[in-house]
Amino acid sequence: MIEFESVTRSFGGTRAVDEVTLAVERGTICALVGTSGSGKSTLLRLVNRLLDPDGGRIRLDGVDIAGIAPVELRRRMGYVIQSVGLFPHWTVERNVATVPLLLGWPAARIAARVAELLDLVGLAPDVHARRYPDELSGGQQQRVGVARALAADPELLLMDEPFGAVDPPTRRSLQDSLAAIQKRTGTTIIIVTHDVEEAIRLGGTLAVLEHGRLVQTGTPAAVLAHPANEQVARFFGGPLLGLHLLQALNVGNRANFTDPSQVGGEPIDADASLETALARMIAEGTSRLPVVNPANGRRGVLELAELVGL
Ligand SMILES: Nc1ncnc2c1ncn2[C@@H]1O[C@H](COP(=O)(O)OP(=O)(O)OP(=O)(O)O)[C@@H](O)[C@H]1O
Repeated sequence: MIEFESVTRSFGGTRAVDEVTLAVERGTICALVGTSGSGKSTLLRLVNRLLDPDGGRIRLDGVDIAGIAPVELRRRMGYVIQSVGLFPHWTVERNVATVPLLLGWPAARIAARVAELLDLVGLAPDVHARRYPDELSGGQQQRVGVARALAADPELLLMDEPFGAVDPPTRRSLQDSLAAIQKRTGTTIIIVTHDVEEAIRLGGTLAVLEHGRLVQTGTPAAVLAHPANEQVARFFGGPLLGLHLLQALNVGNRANFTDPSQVGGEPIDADASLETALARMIAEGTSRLPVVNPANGRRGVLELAELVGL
């Protein structure tokens, strides 16, 4: 678990991070969101001691990180940034192996880990391992960046706008890969983003910053349903906030699993978003969809009236 306790960091006279108190539970994803300049990146850099706070404390599993050497701390944490930062003269496999090599892992263990990770992020090892970064697309480089950050099984993965530079479909595919990896590995992730959809898709918890202050935390559904103030509402879409709320809620939240009536068509997963369900209703010209819960096979029905919360 990572705990921020009244953490403050100023640059000149400006408080970039102002008395932030926040706990990120082990095995969860926390998305730091807020407008440009609200202090997201600064807060993230305080975690791996690229910066130190002027006030307050950050604890990793109860231990104040001020007492942990930055080099040791960074080996325990993956860090992914928008510009990726791959070493251009090293192959993909050498890049991914950076931290395991530093930690002195045996060669066979490193080779196995690199192949496993490339697979995990959707890059075929036999095709990509020997390539150099400039022989990859931007999206593939981002995948290598994620694989490298995960290489030594970090306790914590810090991500600063990791997918900012790729096109929207690639970005969604990277988000899906990351969510699947997180589910599998249980890594704790703190991700900085100013992309509302990314925050909703990935963030188990949102932490909303404004002028360095933490103004709201909660699940995407809770924050979108009850934004703390007008700025938060505006950040999450203003008049379009309701549409984003549909992204944050699942079909299973609104479907009726006791309805015995049979509805034809391809069932939608109970864990799909209500937005996906609405898109299907519009495309298919229907106000009812069959639903299946992939976890237990239960079937139900989603009605348009329930979807919009009537
Ligand atoms: N190294 C620095 N020197 C001086 N001021 C800085 C430095 N880093 C950040 N700041 C200032 O601190 C404030 C917060 O910046 P930060 O980069 O943390 O915001 P952010 O929310 O990540 O923004 P963005 O979404 O644009 O990346 C800004 O006013 C910024 O100008």
